[in-house]
Amino acid sequence: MKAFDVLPLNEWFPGGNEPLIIAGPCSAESEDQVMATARELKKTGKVRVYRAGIWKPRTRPGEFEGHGAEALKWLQRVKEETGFPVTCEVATAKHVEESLEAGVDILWVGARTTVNPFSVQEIADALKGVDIPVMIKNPVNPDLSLWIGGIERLYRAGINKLVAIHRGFSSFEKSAFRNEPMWEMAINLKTQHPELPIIVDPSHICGNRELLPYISQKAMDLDMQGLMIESHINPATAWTDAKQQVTPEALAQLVGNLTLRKPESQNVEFVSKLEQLRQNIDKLDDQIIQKMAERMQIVEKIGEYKRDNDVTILQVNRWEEIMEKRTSFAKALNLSEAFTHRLLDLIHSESIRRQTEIMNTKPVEHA
Ligand SMILES: O=C(O)C(=O)C[C@]1(C(=O)O)C=C[C@@H](O)C=C1
Repeated sequence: MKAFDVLPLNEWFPGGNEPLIIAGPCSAESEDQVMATARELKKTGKVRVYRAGIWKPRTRPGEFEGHGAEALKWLQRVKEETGFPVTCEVATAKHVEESLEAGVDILWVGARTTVNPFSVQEIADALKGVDIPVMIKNPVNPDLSLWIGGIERLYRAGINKLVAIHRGFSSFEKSAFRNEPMWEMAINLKTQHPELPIIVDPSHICGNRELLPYISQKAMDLDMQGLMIESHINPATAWTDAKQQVTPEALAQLVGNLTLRKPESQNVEFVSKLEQLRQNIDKLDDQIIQKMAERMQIVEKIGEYKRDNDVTILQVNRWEEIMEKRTSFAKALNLSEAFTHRLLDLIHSESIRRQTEIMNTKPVEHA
């Protein structure tokens, strides 16, 4: 995939290798709340950008939908008094226009907007010829192409200071998280577009304060470039997302407790040891692939027998037996049940796919 010619984060937002920490309330509720939160966050010395929701996309109508343009004045005051660059979410061309007029420094596109190419295009069109950094959250559904498509729309409008925000994905399954982290999505984006900075939004992944440190550390361990965390002067009284906001003090503690790691080390001993271990992995991976190919050859042979004898592909009893035996063997070797199940499921799907192909080809006629 073609790389985006974006500016590295460090070039437009100097800060060494420190993670970019963006914090502030979910919603701008009042001038006092916005200012008090900003002053406390400033005192911590841990935050580099101040955020606040001005227009709030709510699931049901009739709930607090943000103060709109009026609250932009409060952000201006935050800038003047604290020196923080400020950022807010925009969902329409009008939001963009009003934010630019108010001197908002960085814009972000929310998850519910990224799902809709019409909306992202409207924002991109409103930004043509404007030199401003834009951050774009992943769409609510786990669709990497849609996320990249949104980034591309902004990029084509001439925005070259772009940041992707990983905020997790909606899921039917009940879990400890408000939005499933599905880290593989961010990892795939990073792999396809290493030039694009990615930051993580632990507040929306977690939906509660308790899990924030875990997700924030994980983001650092996965080499993400920053965090956007909701912080409120008095979270218990927050009008929106009260459970996931933290006080400025708690935010400072969370950031202070992060272990920062670097993607590489120049230490000679480390490098040679790593090289040795990677050679072992290379050997084992080759063996795994070879064994997998051997297994599939047998599966194909079985497929031919089944076709010639009109026997179904799916053999539930046999498959159950395999699952049970392999899982307990794997467990004894310290492999997790979840991993073993996923691996076996993948193998089974491939077996079925191959046998389906064989079933649909005629046997070679023997004279
Ligand atoms: O044992 C079979 O009948 C096979 O076709 C092999 C296999 C497998 O991959 O192990 C594939 C499909 C069946 O559902 C069960 C097992």
